[in-house]
Amino acid sequence: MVKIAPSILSADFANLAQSVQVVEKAGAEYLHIDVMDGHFVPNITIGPLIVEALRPHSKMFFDVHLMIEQPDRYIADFIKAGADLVCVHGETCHHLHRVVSLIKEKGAKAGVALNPHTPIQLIEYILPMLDLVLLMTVNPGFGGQKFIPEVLPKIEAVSRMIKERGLTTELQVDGGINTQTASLVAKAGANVLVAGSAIFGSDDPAQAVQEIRKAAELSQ
Ligand SMILES: O=C(CO)[C@H](O)[C@H](O)COP(=O)(O)O
Ligand SMILES: [Co+2]
Repeated sequence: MVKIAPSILSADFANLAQSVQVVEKAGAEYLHIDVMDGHFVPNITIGPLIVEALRPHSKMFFDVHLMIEQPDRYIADFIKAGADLVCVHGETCHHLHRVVSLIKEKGAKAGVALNPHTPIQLIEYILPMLDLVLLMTVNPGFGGQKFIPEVLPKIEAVSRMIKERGLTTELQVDGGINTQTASLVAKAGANVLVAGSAIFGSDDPAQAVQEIRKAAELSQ
């Protein structure tokens, strides 16, 4: 079963609650919230206040993707604001085990994201602690970028690692996902597909959610 996670990065920020309700009604399971700090990535986006403001408007699973330095400083705030899952970048944590433990202690599910070039060995020994691994299929920082196909064998490798160990860890991909690339990543083993511009940049975001799901499921 594939889960669809629309990224609000490409939504209408002046009408966020309405945009979220459209994709929720269309059956999207996760709401992907991209947090950028202007340090780890060049862009600046949203903070816990927006998560808190959106929370009463949706029952979706809030998946918060932290593209920030020193994420441990903000984990509690995002969870208090309504994050169901907090995903930190492995590249930003000197003490990844400690940061993942903190997310769980504060009551949320924990994910680790890896940039396209980052070796999967970074998560090898903490994999059993993780609820989700996020493999970036673009270099983080902006929506609307082109999918990096070199990540496909990496998706296969992490999927294999999860299966061989009998784990239930979800495997998420993020960046450049549309109906074409959805088939490729689902075939490689991804089960949570983030899509921003392909959904919110489309004339019919609800239909885009359904089409991406269909493309992914047909390829499995
Ligand atoms: O984390 C991200 C960028 O760093 C976004 O989630 C991602 O880029 C989604 O946008 P699109 O589907 O348009 O590529
Ligand atoms: Co993201």
